[in-house]
Formats: sequence, C-alpha cells, structure tokens
Amino acid sequence: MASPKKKLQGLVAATITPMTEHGEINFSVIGRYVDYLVEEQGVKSIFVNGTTGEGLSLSISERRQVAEEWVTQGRNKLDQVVIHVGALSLKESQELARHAAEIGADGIAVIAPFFLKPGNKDVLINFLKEVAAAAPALPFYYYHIPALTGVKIRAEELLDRIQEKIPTFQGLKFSDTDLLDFGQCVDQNRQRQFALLFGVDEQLLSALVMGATGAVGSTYNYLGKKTNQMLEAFERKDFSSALNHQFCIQRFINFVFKLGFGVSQTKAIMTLVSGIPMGPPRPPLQKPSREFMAAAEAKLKSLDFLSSTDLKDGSLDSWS
Ligand SMILES: CC(=O)N[C@H](C=O)[C@@H](O)[C@H](O)[C@H](O)CO
Ligand SMILES: CC(=O)C(=O)O
Repeated sequence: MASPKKKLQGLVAATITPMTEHGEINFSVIGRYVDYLVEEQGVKSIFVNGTTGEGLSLSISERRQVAEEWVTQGRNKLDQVVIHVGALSLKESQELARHAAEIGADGIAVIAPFFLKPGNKDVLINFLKEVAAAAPALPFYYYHIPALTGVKIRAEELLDRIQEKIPTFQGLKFSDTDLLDFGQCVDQNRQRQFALLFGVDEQLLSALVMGATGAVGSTYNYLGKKTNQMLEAFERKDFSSALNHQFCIQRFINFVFKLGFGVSQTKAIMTLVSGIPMGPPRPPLQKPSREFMAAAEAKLKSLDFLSSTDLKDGSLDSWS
C-alpha cells in the first residue's frame, strides 16, 4: 500500500524539457525553472516527462536523468513531483516506475499504451496494474488523454472499484473535454479519496464546478499566477471574477489555437514569458515561426501576461 500521502491538489505544471540548440537536454536551467514556478507563478507541484515534457520523444536514459534533476532541484521547494512513466513497452514503464520510487518522486502517472492498444477497460487496467506494482510505495495516477493516445475507454468506467485492482491508485489526470465522463468520475468518488485533476486548461472553471480537485496543464508554466487568481475567486464563491479570469485565459488560448498550438509553441511562449531558454522541441516537432512568436508576444502583452520589462533573453530579438 502507498503510504497515506498528502493529496495532490491545486495547480500542477506539466513541465517542459529544456533543450539546447543542438537538441540535447539542458539540465542547467532546471533549478532556475523550479524557482520561477514557485516564486513567479505560485505553482508548487509538477508533472514531469508528460506530453509537454516530450516524455515519449526522450530515451529511457534521458527520462531517468530528467526525472532525477527535477526531484533534486525541487527538494524543499516543491510540494509534489509526479513522474510520467508511460511507455509502449511494459518493461520500460516498470523500469521508470522503479526509478521514480528510488529517486524519491511523490507519484507516478501512466498513459494508455497507444500503438498496440488495449481493447477494453480490463485489459487497460491490467497493464496499469503491472506498472503500478513496480513501484508499490508510490501513489499511482492514470493519465487519460484519449485525443492523443486514441484509447477512448471512458475514465468513469475505469474508476469503478479500481483500488481493488491497483491498491496504489490515487487519482487521474483527465485531459478530455467530456464533462459527463469527468462528472461521473467525481460522482463515483464520493469519499473524496482520489485526486481528480483536470487537464484542459481553457475549460478548468467548468471542471471546478463539476468537482475537480486540481489541475495539471501546460499553461500553468506561464499562466499559473492568473489561473491561481481564478482558483481563489472560485474558492470564495466569486463566480463572476472567476469567469472573468477564465475568459481572459481563453482569449489567449483561443488566439494561439487559431495559429496552431502545441508543445513547440508552449516551449517558445515559456521562453518568452519566463526568460528561461527552453530551446527547440525535438523532431518531429519543429520550432514555431517568427510570425507565430510575434503574434503571441503581442497578445500576451495586450492581455497583461507579459510586460515589456519582463523580456530578458527570451525576447524576440534572439529568435531565429
Ligand atoms: C494536449 C495537451 O498537451 N494538453 C495539455 C495537458 O493535458 C493542456 O495543458 C493543454 O496544453 C492546454 O489545455 C491548452 O490546450
Ligand atoms: C499537460 C500535461 O499534463 C502534459 O503535458 O502531460
């Protein structure tokens, strides 16, 4: 059994994996990145090697090193460091799970295998159970992201008596817009023993109303402060302010969606806003265009997510 753990709650930033211009991992900026999240964004928990971290584009050895660096740099600064250990190979996933336990991570998360796919929930649970068993002392989270994995098994079905099969099961990261499915996860979780973390940043307020206990997302890297203001307004039942914050966040996300938005753009935007160089993404992803960056920068400024004085080495002048 996992030791009774502090519950994972609030905002969890899905960390970017910083890279050098040559495509190697840039470990040297991770310490600064931790400080930035805590001090500038008020974000104290992280989700490492997930979608935003290009976890599935890294080698197993890189994933181990990245996990280790975040745990080391986050010590005494971060509340929780959750490592995504999902992989197509069960063996690799188990190796990463064991490693996460060894280095003292606070939890592990796993996506559904997405090439040879599980055909039903029992088969999926069986796979997850094998990974979870490799780290029997670590809280386990299922990472539901059907649009990217192509595995459309509803989360609500999976939750049904899951702790009987996976004793360390602690919750899910729900990255889908199906609020019926999400609501039913909450409804089944009446004892509130699970963390139900929402993963669609532009719709977080709706998920809070539906009972989300926290959120994991890419935009909390640079819109964490703004999103925390929304959470605070929601807590004090000031729904009109909460909605204003959500709309403001939506204006930005909607704007970049129309230009084409994904992990590459997230890396570039974070570089711009934080001044910490995140570097290029790894192929097949490509650096966003200069046009994208100019438009995103203007939008960030107009929404007050970026002041001109904030621009350090992340500024467009260094954009090639
Ligand atoms: C597909 C994807 O990367 N989803 C992220 C987390 O699950 C989100 O944080 C989105 O990046 C965000 O909601 C913007 O769409
Ligand atoms: C957004 C998220 O949780 C991820 O990048 O995996």
